[in-house]
Amino acid sequence: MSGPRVVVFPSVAELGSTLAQLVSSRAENALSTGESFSLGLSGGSLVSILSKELPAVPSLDCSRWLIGFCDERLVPFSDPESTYGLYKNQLFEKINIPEDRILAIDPSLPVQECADDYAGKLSKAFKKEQIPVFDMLLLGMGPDGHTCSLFPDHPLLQESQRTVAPISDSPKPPPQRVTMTLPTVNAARCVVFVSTGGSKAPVLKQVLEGGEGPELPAALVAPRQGELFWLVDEPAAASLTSQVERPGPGAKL
Ligand SMILES: O=C1O[C@H](COP(=O)(O)O)[C@@H](O)[C@H](O)[C@H]1O
Repeated sequence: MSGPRVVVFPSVAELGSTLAQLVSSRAENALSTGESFSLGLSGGSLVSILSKELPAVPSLDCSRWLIGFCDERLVPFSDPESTYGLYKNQLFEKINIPEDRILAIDPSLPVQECADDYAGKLSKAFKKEQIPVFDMLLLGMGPDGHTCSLFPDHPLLQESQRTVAPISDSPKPPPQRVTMTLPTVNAARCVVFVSTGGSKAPVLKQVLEGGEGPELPAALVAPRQGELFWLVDEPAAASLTSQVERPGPGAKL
């Protein structure tokens, strides 16, 4: 893998529109040679950015998409903290993804069983592969440098065997979650971080340009054979001194 492509947008709306185009173009590529397009979704600020712009892509056909979750909070789907619940209300109903093509956790299970159950769903869906190889993962990053539910200094950063793991001591509420591990994230064909707002500026600089202290979880994302994009807005990019791209309006990545 070469270095990440860091792409800076003047507004969240322009970022969102390019993100939607990128997802749709990678879906077309995957479906031109394969049976499905597998897309892993994260929660947090990504939900509204994607849900606003993806349905606006003309002639979007999601009938052969397979949706998974990079991480999920262990709460009922009706809880406002549920990532699945948010996407169901804001996105899935607008883009007609068949229910049986959405791989979600079962929040009624205890956290360890929930992670095992979700790992089993991924393993069944990606049956030819030892590890799930998603066509595309969309990730966020918290102001502490966490991504998925992989938090700084947490033992889960060392996980090398499991594809999915439970976490019961998430420093960001809710405490119980299920997350893809780094081996699964780094097996993906394309990973796209979306990070917006000035609160992300210091950590974005540390992740992309280095600094003192242990490596942050987001800095450990380096797809072995895939592409890595960082789509950020101007406030998030404010402290960067390394080279970035600033595409013109409507440009495609
Ligand atoms: O808790 C979480 O936070 C991260 C980052 O969210 P953001 O709102 O700062 O973008 C998110 O990617 C992850 O899926 C979520 O569970």
